[in-house]
Amino acid sequence: MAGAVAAMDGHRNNSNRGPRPFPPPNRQQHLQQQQSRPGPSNPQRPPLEPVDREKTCPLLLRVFTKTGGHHSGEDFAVRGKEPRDEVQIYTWKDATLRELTDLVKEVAPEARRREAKLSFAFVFPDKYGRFVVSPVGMTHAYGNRGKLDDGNALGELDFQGWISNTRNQRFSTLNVRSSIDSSSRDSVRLGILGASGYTGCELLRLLKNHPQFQVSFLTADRKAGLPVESVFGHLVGQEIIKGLPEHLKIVDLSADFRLRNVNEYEQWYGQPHRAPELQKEAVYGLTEVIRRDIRLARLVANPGCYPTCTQLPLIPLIKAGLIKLINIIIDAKSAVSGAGRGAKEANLYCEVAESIKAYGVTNHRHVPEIEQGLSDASGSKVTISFTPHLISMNRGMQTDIYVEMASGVTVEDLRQQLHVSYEIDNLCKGASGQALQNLNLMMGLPEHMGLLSSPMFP
Ligand SMILES: NC(=O)C1=CN([C@@H]2O[C@H](COP(=O)(O)OP(=O)(O)OC[C@H]3O[C@@H](n4cnc5c(N)ncnc54)[C@H](OP(=O)(O)O)[C@@H]3O)[C@@H](O)[C@H]2O)C=CC1
Ligand SMILES: CC(=O)N[C@@H](CCC(=O)OP(=O)(O)O)C(=O)O
Repeated sequence: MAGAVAAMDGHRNNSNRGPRPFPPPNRQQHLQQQQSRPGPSNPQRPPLEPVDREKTCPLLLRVFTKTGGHHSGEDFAVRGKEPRDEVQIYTWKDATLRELTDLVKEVAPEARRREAKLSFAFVFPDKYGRFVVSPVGMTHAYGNRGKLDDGNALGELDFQGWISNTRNQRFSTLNVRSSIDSSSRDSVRLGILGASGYTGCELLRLLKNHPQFQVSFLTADRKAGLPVESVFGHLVGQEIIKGLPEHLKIVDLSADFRLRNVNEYEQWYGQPHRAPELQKEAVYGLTEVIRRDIRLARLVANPGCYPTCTQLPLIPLIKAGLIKLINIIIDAKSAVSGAGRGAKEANLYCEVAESIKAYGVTNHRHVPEIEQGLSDASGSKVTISFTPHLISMNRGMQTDIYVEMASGVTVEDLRQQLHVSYEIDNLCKGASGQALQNLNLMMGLPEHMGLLSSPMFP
């Protein structure tokens, strides 16, 4: 968990949630600050390497403020029920307590009092999973009362160390693997979270030849090989996205923002939605169906692979009134890469080679997503029968859909309606290709820019 608490003298009633971007100073100024800073608190430790803030992805720090003392570890015991007075700050591990003090002062009136003294502590789970609050230093609100621990940086205070302790505990960590500076000033800089997975890899492949987009940073977890410069500790995807600066345009490949109804999300995904307010803003990114809204969107929820290959053929037929809205049966098959790159027993060679097997029968989480889209198209509630299967292929999918035609409609009518043929696979149109198609629209670029390369074969 990338968290810290700041306790202040005096009273407070301020509540401030939501992310606060912490803009990088220019490099020269930053290096000067580094040089004039007092040495590390622990003389054994080598001095902290200055972070180039223009090229290094920041980490998200959650700061919980309290007047008159620190929170206790128990205040953090229940995920999602952390203390309310929170400010989220983008910063780097060379940020000093002085810098954090000035940021806390911006949001907490008590911290701006002349006499105020701030005490900082890190919050982290111990090896039994119990949260510990460990004081790390003090500052005066105004530096003229004598320096305390003002010059100590997060990285010098073992911030890095305890973050890695959170791995495999309650919170997962997200480590920035590398930082690649964009050389072209004109191009739009992109970051890919989860770049070492299958969809990330496919996005990188597509972006390599895109004339307008330049990849600026990549993140990974186990594959994070270079020094860890950024940690979005404790965060689930919705929180990562909630914490990103507001000027960023985001295409989220996960299912986090696809279902408009957050109760339905909780029911199908078995966990509370962590950013319901953002859900209202998200635009469902089925490009061919909702192009206009995608152009204006800041946050696009990229559809799942099965919902993409099911809705694209059905929606035009529904809108044209060519099929009945009952007894829609979807028999879908996906290649194994649809399950992602992580090792899972169900995806071992021996489990999938030379076989086909149904899974998620009657309860696959794409059902509500598909029903939402079909209901929108028809203007009334549509339900489906959906059975996905895993087949012994690397990439690709096939969906056989059985429908009842409306009275007087012929097969040729359906064929005509579908004269635009869709070529869909799980990774490209079903995920990364559609994400890029959406991003092109969001950036006002031609929809197919970077997507016109020959299809993959085999
Ligand atoms: N595969 C597909 O066909 C489709 C996938 N999707 C969706 O796209 C998203 C990505 O899927 P896919 O690429 O297949 O998944 P993969 O399992 O192949 O990759 C997951 C990526 O996320 C990183 N990661 C995993 N856990 C963490 C963590 N706790 N902190 C930081 N990084 C982490 C992994 O890093 P590392 O490699 O270092 O572990 C890896 O880069 C998912 O939401 C999926 O549901 C949507 C449509 C189709
Ligand atoms: C073969 C396989 O396992 N496929 C995945 C679907 C991939 C996808 O679209 O996942 P999201 O909805 O999570 O983005 C599954 O059935 O769960």
